[in-house]
Amino acid sequence: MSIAAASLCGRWRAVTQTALQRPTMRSTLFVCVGGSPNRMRDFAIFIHQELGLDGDGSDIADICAGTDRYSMYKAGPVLSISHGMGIPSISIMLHELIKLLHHAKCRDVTIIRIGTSGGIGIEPGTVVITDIAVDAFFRPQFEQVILDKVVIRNTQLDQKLAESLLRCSKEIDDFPTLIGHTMCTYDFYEGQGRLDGALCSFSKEEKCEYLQKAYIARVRNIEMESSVFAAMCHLCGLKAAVVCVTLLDRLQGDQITHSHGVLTEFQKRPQKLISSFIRKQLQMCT
Ligand SMILES: O=P(O)(O)O[C@@H]1C[C@H](O)[C@@H](CO)O1
Ligand SMILES: O=c1cc[nH]c(=O)[nH]1
Repeated sequence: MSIAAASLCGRWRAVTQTALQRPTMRSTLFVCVGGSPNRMRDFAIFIHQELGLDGDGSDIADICAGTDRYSMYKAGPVLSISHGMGIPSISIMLHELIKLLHHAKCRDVTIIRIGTSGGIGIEPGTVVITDIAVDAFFRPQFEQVILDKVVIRNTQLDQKLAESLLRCSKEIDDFPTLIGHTMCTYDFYEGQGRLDGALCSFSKEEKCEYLQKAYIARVRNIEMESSVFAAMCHLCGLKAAVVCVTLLDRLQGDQITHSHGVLTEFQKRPQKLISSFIRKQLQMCT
């Protein structure tokens, strides 16, 4: 176990077990992860309020304050954790988290990535629930290099969970949501076919052809963590989902042009859906 994980373990076990022992709740644990520490803090406060926990949640503490690599907050049976950007960053956090879940003897854990993404051929603001993560060649797999070998891992997400989330989304007004493939890339610019990075080695026509091919391969959004997230959760037997809002339609352009207010509302959509889902699971819905 790494030093970061070891130093967290005792404290984490204490807080988690307290949550699990709450008589009003089932012994279910929800772990929600997303890129930005601020967004995951906001989510922790939001879910604290949605679950009707004591106080307004604004004094919530970062359990991982000892390191600035990621933040972790706990609201009742929900852990809210940031993972930074990209596959290497989320993969380190997941290794440490999964060890913590194991040592804390957690059972019935549902883990959901709530993030942002670029859409393909769908209205910005649409929430995409991933059925399977694909790589930049549209292959449903994650390649993990181990020693000098490439190990291919399955990137299937939990189908029943995806369908439950879709059903839940239908109960929220004006909430465009669909299930589709998510393409996971190693880069935001050239890796996602953007023409507006510091480097660009292809034409607008080549970019459009690539994104059209992705659409035909049933890719509906692009982000940077889903493949390793799906692969690790699948191997460790964790029920997992990826729920990302689309900030733009990549068939229309590369730049995110909506106002700050609109983007803030978009980013709240996965949080709103997951809050409604968690409340339902805890049988708190009226
Ligand atoms: O969870 P977030 O919204 O941070 O995820 C996406 C994918 C990349 O990490 C990042 C790129 O802007 O946003
Ligand atoms: O286009 C986008 C938007 C958010 N995140 C991505 O990875 N790509």
